[in-house]
Amino acid sequence: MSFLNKEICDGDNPDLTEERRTATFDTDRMAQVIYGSEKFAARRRQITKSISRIPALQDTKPLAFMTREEKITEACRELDVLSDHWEQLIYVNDEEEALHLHREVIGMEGHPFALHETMFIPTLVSQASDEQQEKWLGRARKREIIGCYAQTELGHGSNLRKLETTATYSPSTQEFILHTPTITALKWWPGALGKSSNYAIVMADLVIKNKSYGPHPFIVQLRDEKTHQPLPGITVGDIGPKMAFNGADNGFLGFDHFRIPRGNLLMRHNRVEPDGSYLKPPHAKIGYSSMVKVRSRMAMDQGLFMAQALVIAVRYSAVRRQGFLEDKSQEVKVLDYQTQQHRLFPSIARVYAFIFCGLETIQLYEKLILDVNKNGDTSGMADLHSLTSGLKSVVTHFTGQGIEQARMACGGHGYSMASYISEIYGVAVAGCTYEGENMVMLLQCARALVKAVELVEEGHPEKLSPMMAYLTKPSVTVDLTVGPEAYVKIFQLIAKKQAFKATEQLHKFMVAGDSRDVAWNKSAVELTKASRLHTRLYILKTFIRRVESITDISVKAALTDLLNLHLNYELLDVASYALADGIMSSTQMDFIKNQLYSSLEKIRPNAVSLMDSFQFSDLQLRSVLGRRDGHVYQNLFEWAKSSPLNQSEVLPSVTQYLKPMMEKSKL
Ligand SMILES: CCCCCCCCC/C=C/C(=O)SCCNC(=O)CCNC(=O)[C@H](O)C(C)(C)COP(=O)(O)OP(=O)(O)OC[C@H]1O[C@@H](n2cnc3c(N)ncnc32)[C@H](O)[C@@H]1OP(=O)(O)O
Ligand SMILES: Cc1cc2nc3c(=O)[nH]c(=O)nc-3n(C[C@H](O)[C@H](O)[C@H](O)COP(=O)(O)OP(=O)(O)OC[C@H]3O[C@@H](n4cnc5c(N)ncnc54)[C@H](O)[C@@H]3O)c2cc1C
Repeated sequence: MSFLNKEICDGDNPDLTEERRTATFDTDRMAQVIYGSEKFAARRRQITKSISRIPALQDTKPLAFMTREEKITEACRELDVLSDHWEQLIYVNDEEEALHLHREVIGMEGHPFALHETMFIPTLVSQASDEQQEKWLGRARKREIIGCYAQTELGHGSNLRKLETTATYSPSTQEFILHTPTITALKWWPGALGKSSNYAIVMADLVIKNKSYGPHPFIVQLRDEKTHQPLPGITVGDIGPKMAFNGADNGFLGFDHFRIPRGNLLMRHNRVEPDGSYLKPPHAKIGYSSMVKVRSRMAMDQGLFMAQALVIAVRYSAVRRQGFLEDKSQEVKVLDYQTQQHRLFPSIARVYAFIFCGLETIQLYEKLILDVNKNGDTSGMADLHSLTSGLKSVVTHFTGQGIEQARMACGGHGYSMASYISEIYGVAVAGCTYEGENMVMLLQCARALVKAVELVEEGHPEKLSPMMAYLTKPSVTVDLTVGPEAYVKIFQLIAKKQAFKATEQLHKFMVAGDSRDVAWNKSAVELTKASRLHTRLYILKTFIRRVESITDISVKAALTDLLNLHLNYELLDVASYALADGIMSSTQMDFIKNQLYSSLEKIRPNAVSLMDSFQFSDLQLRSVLGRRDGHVYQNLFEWAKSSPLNQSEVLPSVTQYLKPMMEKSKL
């Protein structure tokens, strides 16, 4: 059976059209699986169509040819046009639709509302009391004010307990005095802080009567609402250009005894009374919830970043012809090479796997916030923290690798900004650092793992959360031909062994006299390995669960091929653990390799449509190489001709320097 991909156009590159015609599933149906529902997938398409009809929402020129200032101005122009069409384009308070709108119209290089939507509003939702929400949330949602999230300092990002910005309570005036005591206490990095925001959530050490209560969130007005000038006592600015993400004005911020009212401490979960008495929150880390929110989104966001790079690389690989196989009369599509498939298809599988995890963790966070806000139930916090800590680290790492492979898969043209892959890479790998440096977060995940192993060792397996239950599974001999469950069993054994080994090592150092912290550091590499395996097991299981739940037969069949590739690729990737521990034999390894190669062949006819299913518009992709029409050579030539360097035949640099230099050399 073949499905006509609905958007096949007569004028498209015939090589791509051929790929689209041979797909074995309907890309609209696949989009429903990717985006979690038929309704949202359809809304996305509708929004994309509406955007295409508004000329003012198209880029005025390629972002690659813009300076940083031009990028920021362009993003603001587009935001302004968007605000005129907001209600016509999306349902007003729908976060997913708003994200899609921004991703498509403004793209990934950052914009003044990026942190407003991802952290400022979510912090008000999770941390502000009803009264405080009344005061600020409505204004924020209507975009009367622009906010950001100012936590990281020049001297500290990971170790929040050592943040130096202080918020000292003054009972006589009922104010907090915000102060930056040293240069290292300057807030540094917050997105949209430098030039755009006029408000910020500031994380500062709450000090009452000389006692420190640790980091707490405050809402702080930074700039005059009319003039946008910084308020007296505030030093604020942009931190300069970055590896990518240069449409964002990441900033610095300092306070000189800057006073804010008592009511600006966000008080849903804790309070400071007028006399300075402190009511503590129901969970010590509840003030960290905005980070958990972003981490819970990262599997989805990173999956979409990698998907963009793969759409570009797979489409290009289907039109790029180089070299021969059997038929010497026509060069082959490079996508037909096994090495090209092996470079790209495992990442396609990971994209789907990450997105399925993201759909789950986004929901888990929403449930957690409801539980906490409505019922004061914080019991889900620890599990979600350890899960999202591991997930953000594993997903960002593999996304970076996958995007870089996608770039190389495009040969020379991948290195050109025309492919846009370098920008996607630069933006995606920021995720290895932001919302918790990956090693630091893997070690957070390891804390939960070690605790779970200790429970098993102490004879209390019944206390394990469902995610940790595999730590009690006995060793078994597994027949891999049985299917996905067999792979899960092997993976469980590998992950379990590593968690026990790392814990054993930790205990060994402690028994030898090291403090837990020192022993922890001596075992840290082994602990991070355990966290990665634990997280990859979760990803694998989520992928299986999701594929099992699909009802459309042809979509399910295509995803089953992808799942099989994922299972074999993942197991092969961790085979050294399995071989070392005798969990797998070399015969089983050979079986896995053969399965992997045959999965590549099965996926080959669907590769383009598996990526088309993400339904990224050309506007969102911003890639000359990856455009839907596949006319790469014409498109590249037009793009190069439009380069600012080509607007005159002889550059001033030539007249001013090279010509005189050459003339001098003649003398
Ligand atoms: C256009 C494109 C758009 C894209 C838009 C992209 C926007 C990007 C914006 C980026 C924004 C940012 O980066 S904002 C800044 C982000 N910063 C970070 O993520 C900082 C990372 N650091 C931290 O989170 C913390 O410091 C951490 C490492 C967890 C350590 O904290 P502490 O020292 O306070 O805690 P510890 O002593 O280690 O742990 C004590 C216990 O608390 C638990 N614990 C710690 N955090 C917890 C939490 N959140 N929820 C529950 N429990 C938690 C631990 O598991 C321990 O449990 P037990 O083991 O049971 O004791
Ligand atoms: C693009 C981008 C956007 C950002 N946006 C924001 C924002 O909007 N708001 C905001 O507040 N911040 C923001 N940040 C800051 C970001 O959250 C921090 O940079 C991040 O949390 C890492 O902290 P750090 O820079 O202090 O790294 P460090 O902790 O100094 O890391 C340096 C090295 O030390 C290692 N290390 C540190 N601690 C440990 C440990 N305990 N055990 C083992 N190894 C350790 C790390 O693994 C790493 O290799 C942003 C950063 C970037 C890059």
